[in-house]
Amino acid sequence: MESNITDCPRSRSRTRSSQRGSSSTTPSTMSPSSWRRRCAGVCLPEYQVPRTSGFVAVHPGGEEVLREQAGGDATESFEDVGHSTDAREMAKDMIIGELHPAPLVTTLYDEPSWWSTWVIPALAAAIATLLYRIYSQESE
Ligand code: HEM
Repeated sequence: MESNITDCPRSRSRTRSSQRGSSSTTPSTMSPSSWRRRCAGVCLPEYQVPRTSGFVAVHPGGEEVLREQAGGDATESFEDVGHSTDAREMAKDMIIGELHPAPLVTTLYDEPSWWSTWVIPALAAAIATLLYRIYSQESE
């Protein structure tokens, strides 16, 4: 699943410098690959991205499992482990932004229907012929 990650803390400085003079706090949007290079993070249910840096060293399940998930969607792994309610509460406090699924792109092939291809032009031609005949009979 291709996604965009908003509100990465390390990307904020870049956003602000590009909006010099503006007080806007609009989060920047980054591709997953650039986010992966800049931030250490784990995505949790509902596409939330907690700040794990600092926590990774003290994670009871070990540092490695978190590093492996950094920058990706760790929802499944998080659920598979069966984390306690306490762990879920802890994760909520680490949220720094949201991971949005990329908009679905749907390509619709607009196949011309049988009606618009044949029936409508045929009816139009028949009506035109009829009107022409009526008109030419009247003028004789
Ligand atoms: C910010 C996200 C996370 C938080 C706050 C967190 C927190 C915790 C906590 C508090 C525990 C102790 C057991 C419990 O209370 O459930 C734990 C255990 C564990 N966690 Fe995480 N965790 C996070 C993400 C992950 C992820 C993404 C994985 C897997 C890839 C993972 C794998 C484990 C494992 C294997 C254990 C050990 C379970 C056991 O020994 O029974 N954790 N975690």
